[in-house]
Amino acid sequence: MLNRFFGQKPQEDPKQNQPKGDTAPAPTTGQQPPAEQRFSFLGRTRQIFNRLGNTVQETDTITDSLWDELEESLLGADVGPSTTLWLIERLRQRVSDENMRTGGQVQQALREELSALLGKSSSLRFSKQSPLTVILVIGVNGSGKTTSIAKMAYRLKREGHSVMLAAADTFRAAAIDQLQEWGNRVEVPVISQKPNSDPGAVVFDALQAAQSRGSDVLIVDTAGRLHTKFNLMEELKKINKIIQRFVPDGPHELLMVIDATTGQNALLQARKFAEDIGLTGVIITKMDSTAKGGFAFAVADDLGVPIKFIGTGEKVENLMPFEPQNFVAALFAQQ
Ligand SMILES: Nc1nc2c(ncn2[C@@H]2O[C@H](COP(=O)(O)OP(=O)(O)OP(=O)(O)O)[C@@H](O)[C@H]2O)c(=O)[nH]1
Repeated sequence: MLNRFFGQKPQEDPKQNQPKGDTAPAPTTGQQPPAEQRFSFLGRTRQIFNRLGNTVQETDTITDSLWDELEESLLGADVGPSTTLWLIERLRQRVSDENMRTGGQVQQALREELSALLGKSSSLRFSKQSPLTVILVIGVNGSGKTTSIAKMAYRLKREGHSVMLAAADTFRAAAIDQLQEWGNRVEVPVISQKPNSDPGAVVFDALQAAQSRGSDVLIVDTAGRLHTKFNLMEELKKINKIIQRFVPDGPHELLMVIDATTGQNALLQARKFAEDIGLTGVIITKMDSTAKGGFAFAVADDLGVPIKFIGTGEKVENLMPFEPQNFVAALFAQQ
């Protein structure tokens, strides 16, 4: 059977295919607190973008020193060297093509380009054919993978889904215990076996359990040992095959959890994976504990897959669906 996740390239290059300003408005629910409050976790990153926005806005003439300052700020916020250089080139081109004269125009163009880089908001994909949706999650130890799985389960449950977790990261006993603990906390069943058991067998059990109990979302915690890429790939292939025996159009998501505080190094490793296993999305964690929230731009640019969620704290409710347009607006909003 055709394996949907292997041999695929990451999605299209966002720079090529997402024209400026082409970002869908983020879904809103009427009950959401105001943006300043919802994005207050951005604190230190916001300070950098605020300062940058003011500097650009107040500039009378567009000089080299403005570009230098822009570069320095974007690098300081961890937008990353290649995305930063691309952005500056793009802005310089637009300044010339569109005859921009003022800092205000450059600031507006910067915001448009940043939004375009992030693409449209992208929510979780659910199966259209099967009653069960299967989400695989990978990520290195310490990235916040387990916490993010629990946060997703909590969120989905609140939205009315019946969720189950599978502890298929069987490499470390602590990982299984930790998922079990989180499962108890968010009141979601966790299917697990002994440490070092076959992850495929855990997934098999979980699929059976999910179907017999009528769950509609199964989140699978898979290993994230990036240094053993071959093993992880083989493991994912095997898990994929098992899933497709139960749910032919699954798995529906393959998400990688990336820690924002680890920055550009993590991105290098993630890129290799994105190319080889065809990620469908990313969760960026610990956006609240870094001044480097600009990392989101590097992730979207480099990996070419949507950012589905961002982690905004350690509590179970601290997971936010990523809203590209609101995110950029919040970065520049005056504090
Ligand atoms: N501030 C903050 N901390 C987070 C966030 N997400 C996870 N953490 C913390 O990061 C630490 C690691 O999270 P885990 O979920 O245990 O990470 P893991 O990837 O499962 O790693 P292992 O436990 O080593 O397998 C924990 O202390 C979490 O509370 C976040 O969005 N913000």
